[in-house]
Amino acid sequence: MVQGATNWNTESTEEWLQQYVDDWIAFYRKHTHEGEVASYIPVLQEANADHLGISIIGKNGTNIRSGDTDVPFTIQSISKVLTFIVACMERGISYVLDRVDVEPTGEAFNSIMHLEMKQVKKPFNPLVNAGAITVASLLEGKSSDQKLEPLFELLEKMLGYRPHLDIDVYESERDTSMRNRAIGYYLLEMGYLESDLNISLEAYFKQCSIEVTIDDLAKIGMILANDGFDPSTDEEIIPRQVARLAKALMLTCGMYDASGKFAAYVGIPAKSGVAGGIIALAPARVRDEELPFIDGCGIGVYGPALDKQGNSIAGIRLLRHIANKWDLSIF
Ligand SMILES: NC(=O)CC[C@H](N)C(=O)O
Repeated sequence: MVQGATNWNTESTEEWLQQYVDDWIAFYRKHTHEGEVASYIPVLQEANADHLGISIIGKNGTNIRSGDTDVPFTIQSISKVLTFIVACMERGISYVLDRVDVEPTGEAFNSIMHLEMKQVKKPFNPLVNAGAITVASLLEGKSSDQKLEPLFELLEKMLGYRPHLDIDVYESERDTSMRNRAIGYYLLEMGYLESDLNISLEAYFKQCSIEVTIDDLAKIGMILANDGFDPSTDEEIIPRQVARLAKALMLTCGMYDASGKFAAYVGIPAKSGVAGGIIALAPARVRDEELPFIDGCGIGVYGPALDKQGNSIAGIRLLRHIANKWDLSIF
């Protein structure tokens, strides 16, 4: 349960929080040995499987960081949340939802089987590969770079700098991604794509190869937790309705075929990527007790050793522990 009746929101308790999080990182780092780094994108195999880091940013700017905090990694599937947001901002929510559904699949993120077996009228959701490639096809622009420019502008607004592409990861995925090409051809056959298949795939591979840090993920999470407003400037960066939809999708589909368990045991919107990143967020809570990050927070986790579903194995356990200790669940 929640630790004591401490006033968590004062400066001195930041030191306690830091101590707790340092201990939890040390404990959960052992669990990295139970997972494996992704190898189907060859360059991702170079990651250090022992790494585990977390960054938590509160609405007032409080930042608790612990573990391997400075290792950059590619955003991978976490980008699917952001391109969905950009597509909704460019085309409108109903245009996008007419073309991609909002239902969890219960299947692996790169499953192709369910598309055919279930005779879907549109891909299940924007957070699995079929939906994300479709969303990439909806982005405005004639080239992959034009399609992704608004994503980079959005990232620059949120992060205060323009992240760059990891070209090695991009080329590694582009040259080996037979399954994503198979999914793409199926989408093309079904008439789901709004622009050229190769350009859509190129945009998808590039969006997955954007390099970020856990601080970046925590910052984006904080803005989503705050319904699209940046609390440091009170500027609306993402329309509230779009931010809400993105969070609903993260909660129901963000952890692939482990999304139900994550919602049940952790209870906060999150999205993982195969490089080992997880973005998570807790909205403001209404309670009488004092709790850490009562006004909400964004969380970035990095731990490249993955479980069978492709989620950071130690990262999930760490998040579950923190969510339970600090009562972050939205339920
Ligand atoms: N789960 C993921 O992060 C998947 C993203 C990866 N680029 C892929 O399409 O296979």
